[in-house]
Amino acid sequence: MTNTIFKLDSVMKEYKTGDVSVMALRNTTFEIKKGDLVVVLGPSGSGKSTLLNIIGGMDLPTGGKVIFEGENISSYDSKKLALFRRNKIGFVFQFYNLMPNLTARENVEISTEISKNSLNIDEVLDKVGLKDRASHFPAQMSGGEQQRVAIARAVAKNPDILLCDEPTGALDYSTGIKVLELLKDINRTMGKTVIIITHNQPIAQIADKVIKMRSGEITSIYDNPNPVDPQTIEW
Ligand SMILES: Nc1ncnc2c1ncn2[C@@H]1O[C@H](COP(=O)(O)OP(=O)(O)OP(=O)(O)O)[C@@H](O)[C@H]1O
Repeated sequence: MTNTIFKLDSVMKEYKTGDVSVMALRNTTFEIKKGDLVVVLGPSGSGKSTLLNIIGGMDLPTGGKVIFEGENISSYDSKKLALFRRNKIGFVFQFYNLMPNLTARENVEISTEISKNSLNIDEVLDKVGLKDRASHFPAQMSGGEQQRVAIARAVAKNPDILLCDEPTGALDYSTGIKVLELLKDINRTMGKTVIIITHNQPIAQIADKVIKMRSGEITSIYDNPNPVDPQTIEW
């Protein structure tokens, strides 16, 4: 019995546009343990979004294997990949990507409707501290509140993994810290595996595992024996 949730084995991604080829990921190999909070750290252009798209089942690698709970998702057809995205992954994006014409509650509700194992919407809104804002539209909320709605939307469908792309990138420092605290709380209390992709180095201090990337390659992977409370980090 293994507690590995993701295993990437020599994953490659080559983009070809006409005669031009870009190797966005080379020989990417690592494992992620169930329940870990992982930070993938790298500068712009290092391949973070490419990696996120591949882990999240939005794109396929051009080489290597992506094993999720023992199954090679890189051999899935588009229908199986869609089910994988729906049921296994909750996405959190830098700019929230909420539906502007839906309230906070409705934004969460639509994600629960497409998954088979969803949680109670009001309990999740309560968990992210937005019980009183359920009937507000995105334009009536601050950036931090909108990101909480986005996190609630990702959590409510009860995925195994929360995949977060620069979740604090559009927020001021103290709001960003609060969002990290919420992600850490969801990781610790709900047992969700959380993967945060960022260029913001201090965020690595909150992780159980850090994966550093540069120019499409992993430059280091290490376990952090003493992950800190987001309150204590500064940038
Ligand atoms: N669809 C695509 N077609 C061609 N090249 C691409 C494509 N997507 C990404 N690339 C290239 O692959 C490399 C890695 O890009 P990627 O977006 O994964 O990096 P990143 O670390 O997420 O950067 P950023 O933080 O700026 O978003 C870059 O050189 C980029 O130009």
